[in-house]
Parts: sequence; structure tokens; C-alpha cells
Amino acid sequence: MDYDNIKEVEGFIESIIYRNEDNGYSVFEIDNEGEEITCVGTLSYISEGEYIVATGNYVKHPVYYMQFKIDSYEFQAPNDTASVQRYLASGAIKGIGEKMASRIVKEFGDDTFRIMEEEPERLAEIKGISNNKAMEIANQLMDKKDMRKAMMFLQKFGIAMNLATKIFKQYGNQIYNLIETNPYKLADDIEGIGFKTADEIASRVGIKIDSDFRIKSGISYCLSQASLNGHIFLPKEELEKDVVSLLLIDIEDFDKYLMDLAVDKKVVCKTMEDGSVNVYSSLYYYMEGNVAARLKGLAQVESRSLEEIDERIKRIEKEEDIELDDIQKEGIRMAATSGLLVITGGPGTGKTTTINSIIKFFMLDGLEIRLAAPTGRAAKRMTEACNMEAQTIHRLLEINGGGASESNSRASGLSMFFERNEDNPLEADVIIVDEMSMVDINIMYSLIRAVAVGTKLILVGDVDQLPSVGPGNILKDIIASGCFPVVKLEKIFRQAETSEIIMNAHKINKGEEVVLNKYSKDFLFVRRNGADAIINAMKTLISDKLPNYVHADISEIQILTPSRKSATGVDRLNSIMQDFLNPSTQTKQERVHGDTTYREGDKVMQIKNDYQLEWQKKSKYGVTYDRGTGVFNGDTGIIEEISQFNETVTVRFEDGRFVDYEFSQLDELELAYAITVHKSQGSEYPAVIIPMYQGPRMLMNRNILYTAVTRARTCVCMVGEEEIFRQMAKNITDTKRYSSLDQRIKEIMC
Ligand SMILES: Nc1ncnc2c1ncn2[C@@H]1O[C@H](COP(=O)(O)OP(=O)(O)OP(=O)(O)O)[C@@H](O)[C@H]1O
Repeated sequence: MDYDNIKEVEGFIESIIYRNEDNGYSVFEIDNEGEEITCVGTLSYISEGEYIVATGNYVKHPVYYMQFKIDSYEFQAPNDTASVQRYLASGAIKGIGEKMASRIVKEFGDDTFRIMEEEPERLAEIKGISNNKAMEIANQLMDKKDMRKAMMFLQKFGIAMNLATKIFKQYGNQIYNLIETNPYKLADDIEGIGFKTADEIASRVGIKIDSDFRIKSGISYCLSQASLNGHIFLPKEELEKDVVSLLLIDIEDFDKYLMDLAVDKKVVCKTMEDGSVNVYSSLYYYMEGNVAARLKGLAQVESRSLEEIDERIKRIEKEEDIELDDIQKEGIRMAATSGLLVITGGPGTGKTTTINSIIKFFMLDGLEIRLAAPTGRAAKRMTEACNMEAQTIHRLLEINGGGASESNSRASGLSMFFERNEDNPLEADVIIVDEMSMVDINIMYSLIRAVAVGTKLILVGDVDQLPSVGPGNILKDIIASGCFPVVKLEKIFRQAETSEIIMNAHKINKGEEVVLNKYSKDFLFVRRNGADAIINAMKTLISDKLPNYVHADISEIQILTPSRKSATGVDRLNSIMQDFLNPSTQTKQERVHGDTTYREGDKVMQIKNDYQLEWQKKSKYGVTYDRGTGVFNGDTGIIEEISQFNETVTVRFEDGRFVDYEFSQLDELELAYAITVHKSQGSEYPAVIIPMYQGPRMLMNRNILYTAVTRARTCVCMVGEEEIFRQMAKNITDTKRYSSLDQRIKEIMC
């Protein structure tokens, strides 16, 4: 065949081989009078059975040979009886099979399509088609036509195909009117469309920049952006400033817009005692209130003989061969007599020892105890430290997949995802949650809804760790409220000679001088100047020095760095360390996705919670013995295999789970030779390496340094400039987080 001269093909779409709903890229086969042609192209809409006329040219694919690459195309209504019959029989219209199609065409001939569109009631003349069915068929035809038109329309605004489908499903033919009057509604209603996209559409259709819709949508957007930075609310003045700089207009009567949004129940404005006003998105306002009320409900006092408690503490001390400190004992007494307890302290202050004694105490009562932590790694650590199974909070609450995404779940406080809630609370007498500093308002709300009054809740954590990534300041606020029993552990039990990590972490936290040298057993500072010299020294440490020193595999040693983008940020370090530790070879398969090359043998991390991702556990013979769903933010593993044929990347996670990622799902993974300190929260590694090099000031602070250092079990290795270390240790200008759980608790408790 003379492929070079063929510039147009046409035929029925026989089968869709591949379609990316994000960008419309499709591979499909058409039947051109018996000849099958494989076509590739970006199509806003596609459906098997449609008749397409496409222009383009043939290209040669290395595996699939000749394919027709589409430049432009149009769908044509079938125009001869054979085509009409074929279209109807293709399954494109639900409820019409081959036999029915031939009956219809026999009756109406070439006029079939016109009749179906203009006089659909006549379809009922055909045997087997009732009046209702006739109308249903007509509706389907109409819908298809409408959908095609809407997709083409939305594409003009650069809206991805799957979003366009969602938009059409939500609004149908209202979409044209909506886009012309208030495209900002899309940002409210459609997950995946944000203010920026809506604003872009609005400017194209000529909506005024000071339109009410734009201002109100801008306010909601600024509040949601604030929540991404951890805030539950914003002071009114700050919000107004954000909105003005977003919209680049003067707003005369800001209060009026706030009032409108409050009437629509989108925001809550709260006037404080000093007359200032805080603005909340309604979601977080009610979540905070709910968490406060439920905490109050749990905080019941149980009367119990102190003598009996102390007797039992003695018994535990004897059995465990340990002498508990006075505060630790007090902690056990409080746990025995309170429905809600917080235990807080820095590293090595005996939190785990106290939890373990509490567990023993309640075991002697025969109580059912459940342990949980916010991430998989933290839960694993807790399991080892307590010698009892700990789960992620997600698993504890029995995540059910639900079919929605995380951002969707945010809108409903995640709760739609969990089997456990107020109607089906956790069946436990005592629930102990570790690493509470990582718990944000969403997960706290979901957790507390599932804890019935009468179940004891013990919250454990170190308030000086970085706050949660999500909004809220839960642990700090609960303590700050002063309304609940808190055990503050301050004595460092691990001695200086055995752990400089612990001693120095406490010094950093208190702002005391830390001696830096390279002769320490576990707190090393290697002086280097300049990013490249620092990275070279890091290479030697990770490949040569540390694995033997801490008896760990290279993959277990973690590089932690404050920033993403600097010269020693995550992105650059990952690319350098990948080349160094896992270079390209002929035998290793690779897959490029975005800016990243994924290679067999690479260390990777899951970077979002995906409740639907399937995993399997396999025996050493490759036989699956366990399977389930859910892979969570922070889970780390190694790329075991990349299959170009199946278009999958298989990752073996640290806990032995295998997960197949389709190539299109690679956004969920990141290389993990280096990770941010934020991502390392709740994890512990045998050794960590931290570059000490300049970066964005707001990330070069004490909180980050403290969190990074406390991630190391056996050895912390800092490489770089001493001055940077000193600056970080000094910088306590914590970026302010607006949350008010402490106030809300006080309001209902006092
Ligand atoms: N009362 C005590 N007497 C003697 N040693 C203790 C006591 N309490 C804790 N320790 C010891 O101190 C060390 C640190 O305690 P533990 O692991 O409980 O602290 P932690 O706060 O959980 O630390 P991290 O946050 O670093 O895990 C352990 O070796 C533990 O055995």
C-alpha cells in the first residue's frame, strides 16, 4: 500500500485500544470497508460505533507497525442504510442490538436518522419498541450529540477530557449559560477545576474582573490555599490582602462579600473578644467544633482506688525490671482514671516506656487495646517498640476505598471513606495514637467520630516536631487548651554517652549550643563548602562509610533535606544519587514520566494517599498469599520491575507489599534517595544524612533541624557549612499557623 499518499481515512470505530482521559490521547481501530486501520490521535470524544472521517498521515511504529496519525477529524452521522444499521447495531445506543437495528432500518430506510432525531415517537411503530423505549433511544441520541458539542466547546478553554465529561454530566446543556454568566461555579462544584481555571475561562468569555462571582470565588480560593499552608482560618485583614493580591482589584466592601458567603454557608466569620474577625471555611469551622465537643465527651473521670493502681504499677515495675520515674507513674494513674489523656515529650524521654506500662496495666484489666499512628512507617515503629500490632489510623478506621479521591474526601472530612464512625464505632476499650504531631484536622475528625464515649483515648506525641502537613495544630491546641490531663515527660533517660543524637536534639530544641565535630560516635558533622563538595561527601558516606558503620543496607540510609528546589534540594539530589547509586545499564528497564526517569532498582516513595491502589504480598516463590488496597503517602520501596509490554512499574514496598503502577499512575511516585524533612515525619532510619547548605529561609529553621535530627536511630551525619547549622538552630520564626481548637475546647469546657 502506498502509505505516503494516504492523507484521509474513514470508517467505524471498531474498538478503542487505549484512551487517556486526561488529555484525550487515543489509540483505536476503525473498520474501513473490511480493512482495519489503527489510528492514534487526540480526540475530545470517542465512542465505539461512531463513524469518523480523519485527516493525517501514516507513521511507522516500532512495534505496532503502520498507524494513521490523526491531525483533524469529524464524526459523521451515518448516511446510508448499511451505515445506519451498523451504527445502531454497534452498541452505541443502549437497548438496540443487531436484530432491532435491522428492523428499524428496514422500516425507515435512509430516513432512519432523521426520524430518530426529529420524530422519535415513530420508533414505537417498530415491533418490540414501546413508546417509552422510543423516547429513551431518542434521548440517548440527543445526549450523544449534546455531549460531543459540549466537549468541543469546553476544549476551547483547555479543559482536559475527563474534566469536560464531568462538567457535562453535572450541568448538561446548562454549561453554555453557566460559562457565560458564572464560570466560577465550576470551581465550587467540580473537583479538579480550581479558581485559576475558572478565572481563565471567565476572562475569555469577558466576565468583568470585579464581578461579584469572581470576588466571592477568590475569597473561597484564598481560604482553601490557606488550608494548604496548614491554616484552619485566616484573620479577616490577612484574607482581604490575599484576595486583593490574587484578583488585582480594589474591593470596596469586603464585608458584604463575606456576608454573602456566610449566608450561603460557605464561610463562618467569628468575632473575637478584641473585635477582630477570623474567617473560616465552614468545613473546618464545624470540624473544629465537632472535634472539641467529642473530646469533651471522652474526657470522663473514672473513680478508681489509687492504692490498687499503685500496687499494680509496682507489679509492672517488678515484672519489667524497671523503676518508673514519678511522672511516668503519674501518667499511668492518669491513664487509669481519665477517658482522655495526652502524653508528650521529646526523644528519649520515656514515652514508649510509659505507653508500654500503660498497655500492661490495662492488659491486667483484660481490656481490648488498639494502637495506631498516622503513617505506615510510624505504625511499624510503634509495633516494634510496643511489641504489639499498631495500625495506620486509616486502617484502624477501616478504610473502604469509596471510589473517590483524597481531595474529594477532604470536602467531607474523609469520613465517607471509613467504615468506622459514630454509627459503627471502634470496638476497643483503649485506643493509643502515637505521632500525634502529624495528625491534621481531617484525620482527627474522622478518628474522634469513631471513638465511642467510654473508650479511653490516649494521644502521644512530641509537640516540637514539625506540625502536620494538613491543616490544624491538633496536639499543640489540645495541650494549650489546658482542659485535659497532660503528662509532660521532660527527663532524658537515654544518657549522653550513649546517644549524642538525643542530647543534641534536646539542645537544638532549647536553643543551646551544640558542639559539632566529626569524631562523635553518632552525631557527625563533616565540613564542606559549596553544594558540589557537599554532595560528593554525601556520596562517599552513603555508599562507603555508613552502611558498615550502622549495619544497614544503602537503601535504609536516608538523605533528608529541607527544600525541594535548592542546589541541595530533593530534586537535584535525587537525580545525582540515582545516577550514582543506580546508574542506567542495558539490562535495567526505564520509564520516563514528566521530568523523572524511573529505573528498575530505584528507591521510590508514594506521595499521596491512594485508597484504591491494589497490593499483593507474595511468598518467595512468587505465590500471592495476601492482597488488599491502599498505599499511603510516605510508603517507600524499590522498583522491582518495569514492564514495557504491560505498561506497568512494579514496586516492592518495605513491608513486602507489591504494587503495580500503570504508567499513567506514576504521578503518585517520586524518587526517594533524598526526601524532604517534612516527608520524613514519623519515620526513623538507622542513619540520616543532612546537607547543610543555604535554602529558602522559611525552611531553614529550628523545627526542621530538630525533626531531621530526631529521625536517626544510630547516626546523624550532617555535611556542609557550620554556619548554616547555627542559623537553622537559631531561626525560630515558626511560620504562624492559624488554628483555634484550643479556643473551641475552652468555649465548651469552661
Ligand atoms: N524510668 C526509666 N528508667 C530507666 N530507663 C528508662 C526509664 N524510662 C525510659 N527509659 C529508657 O530510656 C530510653 C528512652 O525511652 P523511650 O524509648 O521510652 O523514650 P521515647 O520518648 O519513646 O523515645 P523516642 O521518642 O526517641 O522513641 C529507653 O532506653 C528506655 O529503656
